[in-house]
Amino acid sequence: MRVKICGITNLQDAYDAVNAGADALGFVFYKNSPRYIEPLKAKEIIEKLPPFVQAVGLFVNENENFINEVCKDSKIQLAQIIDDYELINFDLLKTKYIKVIRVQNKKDLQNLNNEFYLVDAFVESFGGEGKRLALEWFESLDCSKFILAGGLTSNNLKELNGFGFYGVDVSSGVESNIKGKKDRQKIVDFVKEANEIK
Ligand SMILES: O=C(O)c1ccccc1NCC(=O)[C@H](O)[C@H](O)COP(=O)(O)O
Repeated sequence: MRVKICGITNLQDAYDAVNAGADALGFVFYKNSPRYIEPLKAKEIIEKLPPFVQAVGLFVNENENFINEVCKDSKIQLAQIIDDYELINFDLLKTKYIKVIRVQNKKDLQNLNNEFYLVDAFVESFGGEGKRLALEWFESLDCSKFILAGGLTSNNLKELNGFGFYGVDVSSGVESNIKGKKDRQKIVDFVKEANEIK
């Protein structure tokens, strides 16, 4: 089970996530988010990451030029893309990407292409709100290319046993009481529980 810790805004949280065993760290390039980070500040963190940890950049309804520029400036390795209006020409992206599906009902999970998706609960603010998805919507689906997000915590990860998700993603579930600042113990507990999912 791959684990992404999202909403990294400082080096200490990045190190805590890496030391706990996270596979990927998420950096939010959406200015309205309390977890927004300047690309050059993200770069300072990303340059200090050890090998085999992926830096993921989050983009909300941006164009290809903006995404390419920010990925270059920050050294992001994977762009996580919300493209509500389907305006992006993905062929023009210079960085590897993963699309986000913001799920409001079971129907949103049907007729998808054979590619990896980050599947998140629909929230007006676009993410990081701790809202969960109904797991029964995934019961008859092949989840092997889904990274599940939305309201996950170390206490509810056991519920994912048997679904076969590729990975999990968390932001508010490992935060302290300050948005944008993580809690080391919550990260440790989350990664440990994620590694126990069968
Ligand atoms: O986290 C944010 O502030 C954010 C803002 C705008 C777009 C996306 C954002 N986060 C996306 C993520 O991948 C979160 O990890 C995901 O929504 C899960 O969040 P949570 O329910 O808090 O674990």
